[in-house]
Amino acid sequence: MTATHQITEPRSESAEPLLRATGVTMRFGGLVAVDSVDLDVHPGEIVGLIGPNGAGKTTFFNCLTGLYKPTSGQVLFNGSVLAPKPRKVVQAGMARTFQNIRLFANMTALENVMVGRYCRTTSGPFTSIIRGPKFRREERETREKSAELLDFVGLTKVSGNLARNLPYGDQRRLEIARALATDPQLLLLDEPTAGMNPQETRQAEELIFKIRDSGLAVVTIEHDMRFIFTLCDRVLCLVQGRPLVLGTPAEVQSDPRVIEAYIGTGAEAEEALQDKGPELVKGPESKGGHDA
Ligand SMILES: Nc1ncnc2c1ncn2[C@@H]1O[C@H](COP(=O)(O)OP(=O)(O)OP(=O)(O)O)[C@@H](O)[C@H]1O
Repeated sequence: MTATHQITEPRSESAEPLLRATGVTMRFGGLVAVDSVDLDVHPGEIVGLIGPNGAGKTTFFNCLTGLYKPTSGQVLFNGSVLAPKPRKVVQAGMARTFQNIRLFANMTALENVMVGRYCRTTSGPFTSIIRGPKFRREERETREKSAELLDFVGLTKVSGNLARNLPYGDQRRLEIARALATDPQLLLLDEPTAGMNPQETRQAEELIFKIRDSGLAVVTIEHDMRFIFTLCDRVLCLVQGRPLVLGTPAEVQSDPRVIEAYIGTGAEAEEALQDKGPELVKGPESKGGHDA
């Protein structure tokens, strides 16, 4: 990893955000899972979403991606409110991965990516059944584009392997390739390194930087603080559904409220601090230093 990953183009504060969430609130009966959360995401930016278990991160993601219609508040993507239908959201340019891997287990890696691409093809059922020239051309282009994406995420060698036989880290990368196949402007990743070993996590960082460098914006939920503070331009910390801090990694990781939200105060916190605190407080040793 080179330090170039840390250099992002200076962004004009007046530039329109790609995504604007305003006052997003989601209630489940009496429970307020997300409470008045604002977030702007600009093109080419990596934004991290952190918070203790149950803080509302996934629910907020689901509001952003149209899986849930917020009880109140608004989500604008490219200045428009999107219909709360996953297909419409994907076609508008937003793609996501899930906390629990959702691949087609009995399809090959290549076929999984091709499925993602079909939201950009136009052949109808009739053309597909008769396999007319338009269908054959789209099928060839879909296959080529999907192979390129497998190469981009480093999975060319396992292109013909069934998804269920891939190692865990490869399955996560395959999910990202499938999301990229939809040609998104914004990629949302829900715990992309969950279950990965340290080497796979470093590879995931590299991949996300590469995705950002290709012009996409990325929003990622993650519990691995080193990953978040290495990767992100800005970080939003939620606690009990409410926004606690939004700032640069340096601001967030040194904010006493964030430390308290994760490990509390008092004697128990002192003990926990010995265990996982240093990582939270210090973050990565250096922002460019994850090339091990
Ligand atoms: N569909 C649902 N119906 C009712 N309650 C829900 C639903 N989804 C989430 N919740 C509740 O909303 C709160 C926020 O959950 P959410 O999964 O968004 O948190 P999270 O920050 O993503 O947690 P984790 O880090 O553990 O994944 C929790 O109290 C959860 O039990």
